[in-house]
Amino acid sequence: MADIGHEVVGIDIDQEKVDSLSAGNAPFFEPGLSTLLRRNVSSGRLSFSTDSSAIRGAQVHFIGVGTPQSSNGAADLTYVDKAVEQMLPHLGACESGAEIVAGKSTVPVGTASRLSQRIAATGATLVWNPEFLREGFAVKDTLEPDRLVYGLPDDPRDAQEAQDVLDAVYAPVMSSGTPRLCMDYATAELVKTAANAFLATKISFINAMARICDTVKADVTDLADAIGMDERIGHRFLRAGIGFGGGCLPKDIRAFQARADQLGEGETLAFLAEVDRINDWMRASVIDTAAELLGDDLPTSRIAILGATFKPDSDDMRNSPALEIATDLARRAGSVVVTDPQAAPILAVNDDLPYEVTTEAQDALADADLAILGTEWHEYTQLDPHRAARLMRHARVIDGRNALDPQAWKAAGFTYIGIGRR
Ligand SMILES: NC(=O)C1=CN([C@@H]2O[C@H](COP(=O)(O)OP(=O)(O)OC[C@H]3O[C@@H](n4cnc5c(N)ncnc54)[C@H](O)[C@@H]3O)[C@@H](O)[C@H]2O)C=CC1
Ligand SMILES: O=C(O)[C@H]1O[C@H](OP(=O)(O)OP(=O)(O)OC[C@H]2O[C@@H](n3ccc(=O)[nH]c3=O)[C@H](O)[C@@H]2O)[C@H](O)[C@@H](O)[C@@H]1O
Repeated sequence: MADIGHEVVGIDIDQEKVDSLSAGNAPFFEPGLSTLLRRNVSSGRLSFSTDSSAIRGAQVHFIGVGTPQSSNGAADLTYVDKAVEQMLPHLGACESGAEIVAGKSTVPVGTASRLSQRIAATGATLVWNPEFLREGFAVKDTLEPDRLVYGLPDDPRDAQEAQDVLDAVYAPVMSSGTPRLCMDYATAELVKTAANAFLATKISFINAMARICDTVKADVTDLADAIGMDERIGHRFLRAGIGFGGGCLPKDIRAFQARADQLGEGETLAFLAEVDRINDWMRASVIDTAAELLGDDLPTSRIAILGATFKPDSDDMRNSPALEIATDLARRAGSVVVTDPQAAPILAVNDDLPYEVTTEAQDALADADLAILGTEWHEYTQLDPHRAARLMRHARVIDGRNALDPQAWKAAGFTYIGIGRR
């Protein structure tokens, strides 16, 4: 971003977001983003607008609008379709060479082919260029991605022109050796959904192993370390816990199943329903464990939930496992208090929550009968268990992310329960 010599205008229909971005303030928490944003806004190379005519004359138009889950599980393409309709009157005005529209949103296979026909008359060419960044690592993943994927049109001349334009955009990224893979539209769309389906499957696989470990009193963290040493398996995404959440993996595996159903391939992807079920089950089992641990005292007990976001280094609470657990337990326990370094101030503006909210872990732990680690923020994994024990009424902890040191917490007098952990 900072070192790429292009002029960029970002369009959003949300005036508040545009105002905030124009002032150099990211409307969400993402490490390292604000510095880059301010530098580029103040140099005049980056601006924001709600006016779609601001795209007129640009050579590359990226589409990154939301593709949320609709009520039947399928991806809702309303925003993508609307964005394209808003672009149409302004396409075809580029004077500096081939003009391209590059889709980055995660879409069901077949969408790019349909959209390419929609824009064909403007003379612009569509490319599908899926996005693989992780929240919390957005800057790093953008500047140093594992790979770039271009889904190109069938016409070889259009494909070559579009590839050259995108190569110029990504030149600084490619110069550090990032592989760039060219393929057809359908394959590029599938690369994205297959990647997220695989990641979700890996998490549910290790969570299923954690359940087996619980039953036979084995340890899933040792198991994951050992199987991960096989390079064919690898260590990453083998952290057992309360499962995956966020604005992407859950909706993307459902959208993939819905698309497979439409294609008559529902049975082929039936295993993704199991992946989803295991994921839900992890949340439910922590709720059951808390209820069992507190027994008859549950209705008078105070529970501290450490973390509200779906992962650390983000303020995103979409489909957050920690918050779902908090909301459910708030209905049954005496009181629940949620703490989160980034999300607490966002939650606190709502005075209709079933739980209390605080930014300070020590306030959450004070007089609690049970603490549940829901998000492995550094400040929680580094907590001193002796201090936590002094603050709490009863020293009990459920480590929903297997991120605490069981020996240290047990030594401080805690009843420690991990996920598939001894
Ligand atoms: N969040 C992530 O880390 C990643 C997201 N994706 C995909 O990228 C897409 C966007 O995801 P998020 O950023 O999480 O969604 P989001 O819902 O947080 O943001 C979408 C933005 O698009 C704006 N918008 C809606 N209609 C518009 C229009 N017609 N013109 C201009 N702006 C419009 C909205 O106001 C909103 O600010 C989704 O398809 C998602 O699956 C892909 C990789 C990573
Ligand atoms: O399509 C997307 O939007 C993005 O979705 C995920 O990125 P993200 O949702 O930001 O977060 P992840 O790091 O994948 O974590 C997702 C969830 O899985 C959980 N997780 C992750 C890893 C693990 O071992 N165990 C585990 O439970 C995390 O706590 C989190 O709730 C993918 O990792 C990105 O590559 C992709 O671009």
